[in-house]
Amino acid sequence: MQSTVIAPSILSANFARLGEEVDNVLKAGADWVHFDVMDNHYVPNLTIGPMVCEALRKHGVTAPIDVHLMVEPVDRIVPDFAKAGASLISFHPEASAHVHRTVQLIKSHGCQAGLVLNPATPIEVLDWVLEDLDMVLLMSVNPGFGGQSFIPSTLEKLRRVRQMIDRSGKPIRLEIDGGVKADNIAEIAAAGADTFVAGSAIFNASDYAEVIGSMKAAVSAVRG
Ligand SMILES: O=C(CO)[C@H](O)[C@H](O)COP(=O)(O)O
Ligand SMILES: [Fe+2]
Repeated sequence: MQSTVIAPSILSANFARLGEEVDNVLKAGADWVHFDVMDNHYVPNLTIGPMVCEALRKHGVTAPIDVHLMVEPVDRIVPDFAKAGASLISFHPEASAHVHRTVQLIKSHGCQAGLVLNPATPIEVLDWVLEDLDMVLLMSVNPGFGGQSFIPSTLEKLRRVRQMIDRSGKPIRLEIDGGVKADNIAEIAAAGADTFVAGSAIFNASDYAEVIGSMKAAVSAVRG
């Protein structure tokens, strides 16, 4: 079983104090940094790129940086993120002409590779590539914005992808992203997720350690 990971999405951080915000969530018990890259083309929003990832590394962040690319086309930005210090790079199949090739491209640059499924993307997209992946990321909101509500049908999707991963016998992470809160994280963990992105629930809280601690307690009650 994969260890539990809490990955705060810096989309909801105060960008004017980004280094300090990342230091504070890591000090508060976060495991990874979730880094949302939006291009105002694949999704209707525009955020941050490799220079900001590199700046976090130069600032002293050593935790894994989990880059979620909402960018089309995806391939040409992959080497830049690897060079900037990304640990994992995940992308949407709709944004790649050749999904298997993009997975190999990410790995050839020394990063772990993840595939991201939107709420309406069928899980069959995993059929011929699952065993090449380090992580499957299920979106529980439509990508583009933080602060949206968790789409309940994602729970059944999590259960089905959990079965696919277990059947593969490979150490593939199952990440969930969108609308994750302290009060729904237990049912999300019970459905099979091991890696939890939370943006607004963490960064909008006054006490990061308290919310991350309650998320971890709720998950460990389910996963052990
Ligand atoms: O990829 C994303 C949106 O496209 C974000 O990671 C996600 O929405 C996190 O924010 P919140 O926890 O507030 O829903
Ligand atoms: Fe994300």
